[in-house]
Amino acid sequence: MPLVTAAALIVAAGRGSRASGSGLPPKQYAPLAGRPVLTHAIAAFHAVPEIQRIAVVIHPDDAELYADCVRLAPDRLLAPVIGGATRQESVRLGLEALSADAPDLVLIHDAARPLVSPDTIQGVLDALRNHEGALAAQPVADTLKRAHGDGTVSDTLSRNGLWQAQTPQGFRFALIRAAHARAAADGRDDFTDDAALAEWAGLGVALVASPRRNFKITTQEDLAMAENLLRSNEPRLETRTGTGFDVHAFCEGDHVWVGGVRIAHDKGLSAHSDGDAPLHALTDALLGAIGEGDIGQHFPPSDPRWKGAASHIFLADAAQRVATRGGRIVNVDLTILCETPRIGPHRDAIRGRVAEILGLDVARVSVKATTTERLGFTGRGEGLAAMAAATVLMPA
Ligand SMILES: Nc1ccn([C@@H]2O[C@H](COP(=O)(O)OP(=O)(O)OP(=O)(O)O)[C@@H](O)[C@H]2O)c(=O)n1
Ligand SMILES: C[C@](O)(CO)[C@H](O)COP(=O)(O)O
Repeated sequence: MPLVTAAALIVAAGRGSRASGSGLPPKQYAPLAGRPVLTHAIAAFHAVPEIQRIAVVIHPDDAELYADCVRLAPDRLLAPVIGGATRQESVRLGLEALSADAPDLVLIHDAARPLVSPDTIQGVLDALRNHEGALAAQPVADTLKRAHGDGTVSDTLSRNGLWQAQTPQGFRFALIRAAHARAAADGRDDFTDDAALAEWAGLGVALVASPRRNFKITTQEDLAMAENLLRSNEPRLETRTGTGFDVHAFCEGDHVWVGGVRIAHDKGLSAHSDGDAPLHALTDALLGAIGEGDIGQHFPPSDPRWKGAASHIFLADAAQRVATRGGRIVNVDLTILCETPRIGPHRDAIRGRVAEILGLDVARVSVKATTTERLGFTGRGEGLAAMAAATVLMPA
């Protein structure tokens, strides 16, 4: 295929009256599996590299709702376009806005179809190599009845060759723009989709089989169905916790490593590695949470590779083990026990360093310190001890 430019036009200017309830936003802004319906649709197009630009048509009252949907706006998103009173009019206004820098192809999509897949989008794009227009659609699977006005059956229709139209519906941009402009000029405002308008204009339109899950959210029931579908794809996670404890004796030296931070001190810590007991305790807490033994098993003191090693290596390895198994660290909590050095002045630096090693927000890392009231080996200043707890979410 020669190099072509392709844009997506997502129409989101409807009022969603069939799905509305008092106090609810229009359906395209309703929350679905943690983010607005419209955000799902935008993300699907963003996942297709051939789509270079995405324009969204919105209702003039929805500017704030729209801004909330695109806080993490993908780079290919254009400024929103204000829509019209019907879907057809909203599409026409969107096409006019895109014509300032016209793409070769345009894929028109309902914001109300959040479960569209990048494969379906790609399928419609591919069909445009050989056709002026192409739409995602699904063969009719149920028997069709025509009804009398009183709700009784008049007759049964053949479903042979019948398809249900979905979106995206893709077209050569210049052709669909001209068709929409002509329909408006002729006073034709009754097209419920762009493929019907394209057929009226004499364009050849191909059907691209698309799954049932690309359904349009029309009612609250549809919204609940979409929520269930998305939630059922998520792995079930369970909470696991682990604890760790470590001690290192003081020896001659001029600094100690505590929680990944070098602290000047009148002693050092005796160890095969750098002796960072807090990081060792945290490593054990993570390994404990995922049932993968302890630090000594993975980094034996007998192994010369770990002589003088920086302990962030051990902690990062444990975090990687959590991630490799599909897990996520929720929070870690560290308690450091010593008379000296004083930990308070270094607490923020330690929190920051641990957060950095684990790739966590600093709010998920807690660092506490205490003396042992001059009791025991820490009280006598013979060594430094650390206790840690970690919580992780793991696939069940
Ligand atoms: N004036 C309009 C009407 C509809 N749409 C968009 O067209 C898509 C399909 O329309 P539909 O499901 O009929 O949405 P609504 O018109 O919002 O719903 P309702 O008819 O229940 O009010 C939706 O993404 C809707 O936001 C639009 O951009 N402009
Ligand atoms: C365009 C469309 O999604 C194709 O099925 C549909 O026609 C739009 O919804 P409406 O309820 O007809 O406005």
